[in-house]
Amino acid sequence: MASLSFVSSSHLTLRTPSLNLRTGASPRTSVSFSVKAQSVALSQDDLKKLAAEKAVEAIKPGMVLGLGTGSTAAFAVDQIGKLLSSGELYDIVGIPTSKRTEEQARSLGIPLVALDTHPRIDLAIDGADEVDPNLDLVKGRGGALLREKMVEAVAEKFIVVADDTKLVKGLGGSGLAMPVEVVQFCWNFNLIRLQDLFKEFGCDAKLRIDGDGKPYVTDNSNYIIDLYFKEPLKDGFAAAKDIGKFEGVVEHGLFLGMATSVIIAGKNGVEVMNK
Ligand SMILES: O=C[C@H](O)[C@H](O)[C@H](O)COP(=O)(O)O
Repeated sequence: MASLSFVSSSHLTLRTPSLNLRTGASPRTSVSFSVKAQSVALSQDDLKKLAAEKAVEAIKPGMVLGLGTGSTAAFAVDQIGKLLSSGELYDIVGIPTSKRTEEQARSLGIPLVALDTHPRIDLAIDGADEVDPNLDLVKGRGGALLREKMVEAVAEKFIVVADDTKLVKGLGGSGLAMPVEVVQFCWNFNLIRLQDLFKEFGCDAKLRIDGDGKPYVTDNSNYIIDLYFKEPLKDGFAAAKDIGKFEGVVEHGLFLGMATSVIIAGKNGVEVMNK
């Protein structure tokens, strides 16, 4: 069994990575690690970092990487930068999923390429807003859903990293936003159509507003309509299909059947769930 040692509450070191394999009745395999030093309280950032750094262990020299966006993915990008500068990792290139991640990766000296020249990705690592028991996801509360989906859809392996607050029984079940990226033209027309589409789930649709009180504009110059559900969606695939029928909808935050593994860090350790 692996153990974790805590140098400080913000610095965690994983030791002896021998795995305790248990196969559940669900179609996935779970591998769990236990935490030894229970006396140290882990912050949510500690947990995000722990999950992100575990995912980075899967990176091999020569890989084309999808670099995710958000506070959890940022820990993975940081770790990649550190390993590159120490020489422990080499010969990799990354495709960032947002301008933010691009900036971070450049500042860390991570070589960047584009999907145009590298249409196949070996491994993408990214966070998520919701993870359901089938490893289907809601993503995009950070506004990066379109580029994330383009990159992660062509990744041979897509590892999701998150703390355990992201686990839900059904997508839309957190009560937080499920984003839909729409063109600016007649955005309110699409807001009303989306709200009506999900009436039976008590959907409230809102245009996302930025810190200055103006509509939030994505990296692709679009707006985001956030959908808030009173109850989880019954069928994410049907929902995705219906949303996709609306002209002017560019992308939505349902990432279905895409994750190959999810690494969840919680107070009791790190769990790796594989498809
Ligand atoms: O647009 C943002 C992305 O989908 C993020 O990966 C997602 O919102 C999770 O972000 P965080 O790791 O900050 O919770």
